[in-house]
Amino acid sequence: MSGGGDGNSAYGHKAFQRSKSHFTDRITADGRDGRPVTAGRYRLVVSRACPWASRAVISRRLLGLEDALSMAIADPIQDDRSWRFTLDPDGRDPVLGIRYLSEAYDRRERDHGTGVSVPAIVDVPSGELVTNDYQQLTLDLATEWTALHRPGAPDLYPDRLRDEIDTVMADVYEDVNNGVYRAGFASEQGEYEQACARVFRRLELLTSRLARQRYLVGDTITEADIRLFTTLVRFDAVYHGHFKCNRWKLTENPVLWAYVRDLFQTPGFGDTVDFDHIKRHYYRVHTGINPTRIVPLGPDLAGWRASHHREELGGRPFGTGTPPGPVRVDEEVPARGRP
Ligand SMILES: N[C@@H](CCC(=O)N[C@@H](CS)C(=O)NCC(=O)O)C(=O)O
Repeated sequence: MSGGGDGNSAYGHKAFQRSKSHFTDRITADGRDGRPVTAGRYRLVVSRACPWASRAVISRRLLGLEDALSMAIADPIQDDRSWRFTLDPDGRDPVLGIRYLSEAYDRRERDHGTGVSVPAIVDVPSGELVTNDYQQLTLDLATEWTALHRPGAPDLYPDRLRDEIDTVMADVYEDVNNGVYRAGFASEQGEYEQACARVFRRLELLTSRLARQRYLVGDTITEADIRLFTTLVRFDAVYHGHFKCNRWKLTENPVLWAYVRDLFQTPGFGDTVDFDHIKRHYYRVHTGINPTRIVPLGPDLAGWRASHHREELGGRPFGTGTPPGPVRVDEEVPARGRP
């Protein structure tokens, strides 16, 4: 259990390799994979600890898909059968009726021979896994689920900006989203140093970009911001210490710290973040890195609510749209996970 999708390479001698998503059926407006977008048919399974799953949690909120696509939240601590629903009554997901996410994988394909990972979408009537393709999943929520978006939902992947968004996201993925894992799971000094240097080189380039503009691409929130946010929000809490990405803390970089606070305070971002799940997952699950499984008390979260002044750069978070409404009561992050 690596939390990185590939337990063996995480602790072995080979460089960290992220495993490819195995199930890649797409849920589309025209149903070309036999999976048409339908309200109430699918269930999104996430862990609030996981940065890849958190992208989907944020997109679903921003797009107002909560009623159309229900959500199951797994326990942040996997056991040897992986993600489990121990936060729910009787340890079963109330909609799917299963105790482990692996049961949906098994229903889809016995002996699937792949690691179980979140985010995942499960077809509720059959109980089968549809997709765990975390890269495509959020793009499809933005572009294929439009008929079910709330009025005023933002366009998170606008046609005219896609080339630029894709380029920015590719660099962010390689050096930042996955870069912190490469540093954290390195088993040789040189491999760690190279990965860590790349993380900070890219963060410095992003700093220059974000010193001039409020958002990564264009003047509104896009998929690119969601993907950078999910790594940055974990940075000081886990990547700085646990993954040894410690050249500086995010709070020591005025531009990135203000950028991430701006997003955190935007409805749909910070209200999905559970620092308790994040910290307990990383520090307790990765026993190769943290054998005592002690979860640190810090960092102090008080600063997340401080003013950021990023509105002075212009930009409109939702373009011509509007922010999402309040979080559903049954999906509120418990107080112990919030700043
Ligand atoms: N599906 C992707 C990305 C998603 C991913 O890595 N999710 C992590 C959690 S952050 C996961 O579920 N890992 C499997 C595990 O820890 O058991 C992969 O396998 O690389």
